[in-house]
Order: sequence, then C-alpha cells, then structure tokens
Amino acid sequence: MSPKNIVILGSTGSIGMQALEIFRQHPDQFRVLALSCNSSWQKLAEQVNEFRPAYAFAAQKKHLKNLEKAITHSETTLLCKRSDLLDLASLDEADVILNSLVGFSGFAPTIEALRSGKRVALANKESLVVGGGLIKDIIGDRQDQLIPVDSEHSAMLQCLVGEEVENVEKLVITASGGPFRTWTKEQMQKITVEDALDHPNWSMGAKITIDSATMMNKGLEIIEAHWLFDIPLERIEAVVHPQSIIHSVVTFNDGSSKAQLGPPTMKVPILYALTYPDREPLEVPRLDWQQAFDLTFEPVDYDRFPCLGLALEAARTSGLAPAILNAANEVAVSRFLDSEISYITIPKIISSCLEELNNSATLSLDTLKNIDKQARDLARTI
Ligand SMILES: NC(=O)C1=CN([C@@H]2O[C@H](COP(=O)(O)OP(=O)(O)OC[C@H]3O[C@@H](n4cnc5c(N)ncnc54)[C@H](OP(=O)(O)O)[C@@H]3O)[C@@H](O)[C@H]2O)C=CC1
Ligand SMILES: CC(=O)[C@@H](O)[C@H](O)COP(=O)(O)O
Ligand SMILES: [Mn+2]
Repeated sequence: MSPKNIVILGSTGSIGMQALEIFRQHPDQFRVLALSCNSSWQKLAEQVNEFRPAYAFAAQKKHLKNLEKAITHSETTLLCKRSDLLDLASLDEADVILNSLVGFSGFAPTIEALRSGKRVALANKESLVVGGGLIKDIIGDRQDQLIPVDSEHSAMLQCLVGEEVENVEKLVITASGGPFRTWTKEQMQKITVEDALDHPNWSMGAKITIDSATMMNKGLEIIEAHWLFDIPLERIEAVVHPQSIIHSVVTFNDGSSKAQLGPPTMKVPILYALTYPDREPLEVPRLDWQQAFDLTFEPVDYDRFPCLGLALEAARTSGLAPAILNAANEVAVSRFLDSEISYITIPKIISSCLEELNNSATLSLDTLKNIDKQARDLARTI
C-alpha cells in the first residue's frame, strides 16, 4: 500500500509532536505533506529538516527569515499568510488533515478541510464546541469524514464500531478530576499557575492542561461528544475516574456497557484516527493484568468546578453561546497563565461574557468569527 499523505496543522504542539513520533515508528505508512507552527520556528525547522514535507507554515511572519535560514534543504515551500493555512487544510494530495491546532485558530481550517471533502482527524475540540451545527451541515451523512483524536471520543468511537447509534442509551465520559480533585474550596482560592499545570496523568499543551484543572475540558468534551455522535446532551454524563485508564463508556439500551481501556497515552487515539477503521501495531505501554490495580469512580463536583456547569448551560442555550463560552475561556486561561487573574476568576469572566453578549444569530463562519472577537474583547476587560 502507498503511504498516506498527512498534513499536520499544529505540528510543534503536544499532539503534533506525538503524531510525528508515531510516523518514526511507521515510516512506510505515512508521508508528511505539510507541517505548521505559530511561533516555534526552531522546532518547526527541526521537523522540516527531518521529515522534508512539501510545505511548512509559520503563522507569525516575523519568523519566516529565521525559518528559511535554519532549513537545510530546498524541498519545502515556506508559507505564512493566513489563507495559506486554509490551503494546507485542503491540499489535493492530502489523505488526512490532522488538526492539532489549539483554540478557535483551528476552526476555519476544520471547515475548509471538510468543505473540500478531506478526512479530518480532529484534536481541535474547540471546532465542534463553537460550530458543531455548522460542521454537521457540511459533513451530512459522511460521518467518517470527521474522526476524533480526543482520548474519550476515540474510546467512544471504538465502543461504537459495529453498533447502531439508535441503541445507545448513554455516553459516560471519564474525567481524571485534574490536579484539584481533592482540594477544598478554601485551598482553591490560592491555586498557582504551577499547581494548575501539574496534571496528574497527562502531559499536554498549556491551554488544555488548565481546562482540565478547571474541568472546563469535560464541558467542552460533552459538547464535542454531542455533535460527534448525535446524542442529546441529557444522555451524556461525566464521571471522575482518577486513574484515566477507562477512557469512556457507552451504555446500550439492553443494559450492556462497553468501555475502552489503556494506559494514558495519546498515541493510541492519534494513530486510530489516522488509520480508522483499521488498526496498526504501536509500541506503547500495555496494561499489566497480572498486577493488582484499582479503577475508581466519583461523581463530579459542580460546585468546586463551576466551569463544567457553564459549559453545559451554554450548550443548552446553543446559538452563539458555546462560541462565547469558548472565546471567554481562551482569554481567561491565557490571562491566568500570565498571572494576571486568579484561578477562581476564570469562571467569573466566562459567566459575565455569557450574560452580557447576545447569543442569537444564524451560525456561519462570519457570525462565529464576529462573536469570537466580541467575546475576546470583553473578556480582556473584565
Ligand atoms: N495534548 C493532548 O494530549 C490533547 C490535546 N487535545 C486537543 O488538541 C488540540 C491541541 O492541543 P495541544 O497539542 O495540547 O496544544 P499545544 O499548545 O501543545 O499545540 C498547539 C499547536 O497549535 C499551534 N498554534 C497555536 N496557536 C496558533 C495560531 N493562532 N495559529 C496557528 N497555529 C497555532 C502551536 O504552534 P506553536 O508551537 O508555535 O505555539 C502548536 O503547534 C487542542 O484543541 C486540545 O484541546 C485533545 C486531547 C488531548
Ligand atoms: C488526553 C485527553 O483526552 C485530555 O482531554 C484529557 O482527558 C484531559 O484530562 P481530564 O480528564 O483531566 O480533562
Ligand atoms: Mn480528552
């Protein structure tokens, strides 16, 4: 079989780099067609020198000269215009677009890739949060155009293979509970950036790590599951599972439940999304069933983690509310990472934006870009 041509949008991030590690294990199966970064030009240059893609994109133009100098061959065309990123998302030669951009920056590339008929391996959950309805309209019944990379959604997809969605009673999405699972409200007043970046089970980019610490991540993931699997919000529930070994559970209408398990590594869901519906061998740790280990479960505490409730409320409101939630969250997380606001201020900013901004409009790329900007501007001032 000829190798699959892969475009990685966000190759210098946590998901992008893990995808490249997989390609090192499978050099005959994947060909890197394009890579991209925002500002990490040195990392991108190293990747370009190793994988020799046809294209490389840096979102920040000021780094283009440095990038050019650091690249040791002439096989790669360097790009930096915003529209170039959209062109990469719809390259004729591409078999799969791995969207591992973070935040709203990943939304337009998802739309562009899907509109041009490409298969998207989607790590960028924010795409479905802000514009799930729009995305569903584009793909129609071509469900296999959009394959989740997110570990819980990959787990659900693996449980759903061979099943009818009509027979699904409930999706149970597991949450590690993050670094503050056992902290009291009083302790949570004094959370530092370092505390919040210390995820117990996963090593990820800064934004999603803070989302896990506030449990906004689970709210975003419930919305993501709702659009991916066409299951009403009230039939999706979160449960805290501190070991992150069961990645999610699907319960069927005959009372049977299926779960997908494995030690926490994103390489499994990344590879599955790139090869779906097939599987390929992968060198990652296995569960050792001869060693005793505990799998425990706890209910979610909506009082200590208000971001989760805000996400569900925005999802129920629908319209532009999830896009407002997302933009306000991105700004609040970035301000927290810059030590400008405290951890407990994050949900307050999001809540104010949801209250103050008008959430009714027809969903389109333009209305979503417009509300994203409005919510960001407001969130910066609170
Ligand atoms: N990491 C994980 O284990 C998991 C991640 N996800 C999801 O995957 C997505 C990526 O996460 P993760 O890899 O952790 O994120 P990272 O922050 O590690 O990487 C993000 C990537 O996007 C690039 N980027 C950031 N902003 C822009 C922009 N404005 N324009 C163009 N490129 C940009 C970054 O470039 P640069 O390096 O130059 O900044 C980097 O390549 C997120 O949506 C996250 O929620 C889902 C499940 C697990
Ligand atoms: C690895 C992955 O998919 C993350 O989204 C992870 O789930 C984050 O951990 P939490 O369960 O703490 O949100
Ligand atoms: Mn996840």
